[in-house]
Amino acid sequence: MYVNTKEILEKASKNFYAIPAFNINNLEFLIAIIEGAIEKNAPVIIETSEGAIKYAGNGDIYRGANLFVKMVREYADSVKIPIALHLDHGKHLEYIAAAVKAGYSSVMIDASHEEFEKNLTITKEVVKWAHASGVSVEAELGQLSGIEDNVYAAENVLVDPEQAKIFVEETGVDFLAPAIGTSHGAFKFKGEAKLDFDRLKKVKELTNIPLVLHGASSVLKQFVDIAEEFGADFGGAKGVPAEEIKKCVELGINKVNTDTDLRIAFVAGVRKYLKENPKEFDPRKYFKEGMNYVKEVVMDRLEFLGASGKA
Ligand SMILES: O=C(CO)COP(=O)(O)O
Ligand SMILES: O=C[C@H](O)COP(=O)(O)O
Ligand SMILES: [Zn+2]
Ligand SMILES: [Zn+2]
Repeated sequence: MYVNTKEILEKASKNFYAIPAFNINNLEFLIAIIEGAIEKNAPVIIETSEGAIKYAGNGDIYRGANLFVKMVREYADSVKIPIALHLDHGKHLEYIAAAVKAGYSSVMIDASHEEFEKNLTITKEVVKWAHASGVSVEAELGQLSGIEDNVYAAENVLVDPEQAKIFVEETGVDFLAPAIGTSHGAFKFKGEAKLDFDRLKKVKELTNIPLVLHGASSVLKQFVDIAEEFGADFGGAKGVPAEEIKKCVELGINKVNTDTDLRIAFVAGVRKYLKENPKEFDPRKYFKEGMNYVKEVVMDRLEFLGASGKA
């Protein structure tokens, strides 16, 4: 069932669980994610970045956005579980327009790199015309890049809860990504994971809408080890442990963005298969091994986020 993201996230918010949003760039990841979600009888959000849309359309973003809608709807229309398609980190209006026009369930306007007032103005505008097409909207406050250089984010790039309240009231945004100390990619923390739970709690109390955790991959040891055994070098990779994510869910996170964990699992499977089968060159065989690992990650997340059985 193809659904509006807002609808499934509001249900998650009321019932204190989170729905994972998995990034895809191709058909293989989509199949693995949907198979995992069906097996767990769970709602799931598929998301594509601007880069994914450009890649899928081989440069033509309207084609890319249309292809993703068609692929996802082909599955969604024929299965029972709720499936939403979301534009991740929309930073350019032409991508947001392409996604809305193609029929995405929701879009993210990420103007978090702008000053607060400008972020608010841009977000408000996007909300107005996305809502006119029945598409729900995510925005971001604070910046996620804080830990990218292995430096803990300075106070001012994490979300300000009072600003979040004003932002949500004035923009009418449907769900919000507050920066609380995570970052994208495989190298999130130098030492232990350090998230600002108090800040998250305040944002939820003051906004009372579904909240989104970006940069939420755990960088799972079992797949890093397999990938490295078969030639990868992910030295120093570190993610957010499942226990920390669960604490975030208790405090009001309802959408958990995951890309890196799927990428690592996939490449581990492909590397392993190719190394063990040096004569093989059929992509269906080596992709399948990656897809099996992706499905494992998907099912594990659906379970510990509490989405399992919530279809
Ligand atoms: O936030 C993300 C996509 O928006 C993905 O985060 P990870 O890099 O931690 O998987
Ligand atoms: O938030 C970023 C996602 O992991 C997507 O990354 P990407 O721009 O490389 O597709
Ligand atoms: Zn951002
Ligand atoms: Zn993100």
